[in-house]
Amino acid sequence: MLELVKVSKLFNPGTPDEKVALMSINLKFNPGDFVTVIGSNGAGKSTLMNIISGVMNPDMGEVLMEGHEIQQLPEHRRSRWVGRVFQDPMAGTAPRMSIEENLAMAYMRGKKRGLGWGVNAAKRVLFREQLQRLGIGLENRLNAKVGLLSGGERQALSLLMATFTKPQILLLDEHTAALDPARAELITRLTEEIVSELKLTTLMVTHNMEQAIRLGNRLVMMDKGRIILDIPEERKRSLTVSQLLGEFERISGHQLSDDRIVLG
Ligand SMILES: Nc1ncnc2c1ncn2[C@@H]1O[C@H](COP(=O)(O)OP(=O)(O)OP(=O)(O)O)[C@@H](O)[C@H]1O
Repeated sequence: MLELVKVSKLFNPGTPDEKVALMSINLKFNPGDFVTVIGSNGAGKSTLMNIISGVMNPDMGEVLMEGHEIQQLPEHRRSRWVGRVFQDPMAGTAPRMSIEENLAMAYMRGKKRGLGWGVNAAKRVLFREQLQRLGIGLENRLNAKVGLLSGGERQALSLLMATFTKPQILLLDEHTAALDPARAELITRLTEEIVSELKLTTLMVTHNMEQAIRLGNRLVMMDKGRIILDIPEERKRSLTVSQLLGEFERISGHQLSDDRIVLG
């Protein structure tokens, strides 16, 4: 399982622009944990995801996967363990390639090259089956270019691609924030279904307080590069949005300043 031990990240050290993004973060996942993350602007939420996925390395501390240090491994060497869906529906898929070519790429993630990138009949059956589960008709559009899909369709495809090879950790980076309410709800529902069916360990950053409470079994609050509260399932279940904001204020000493906050 994934564990972060005393992870710190500083940007522009020793300059007037010095920024503490993460300050000695400890975070241990239990198998199947679905952790939602909220925090002020600049709290370090994206940096946390970037460090887990290998987009950047920490200055100090360890990222452990099944007890092995992986903090120095580049992003492509972690892709077998880490699935990620971004806020931007344009990220995470190759727009000029077809749905089936995108899925073939996701299917090969972490596997040795030379096993065949092509789409054969057997793979096509598998892709169709998987797409069917999304319930939005993409299984009939295998040859459609992904760039032509709507934002919601692309996010559904990104979600499927990110989870195709059952990653050890699924990172959801405000993945419904750019969608209209109906599509955001669809992607949220698909997320819950896929995560629970595959029993994925998941970390989701969200600006939607109601969603942060409703989804998952743990809620982590971040402020100024630190985890200030880690709320377990039993407490989270009975929490209201105003209690959550009150807790944040009590611990941090200031209001949650999030310019994209959605209360629910
Ligand atoms: N590449 C970078 N270079 C310099 N500073 C950075 C860089 N990336 C992040 N920071 C700074 O590190 C801190 C943490 O940023 P981060 O993006 O992780 O926060 P966040 O919680 O995701 O914020 P938001 O909710 O506003 O997206 C901020 O002060 C930010 O300005």
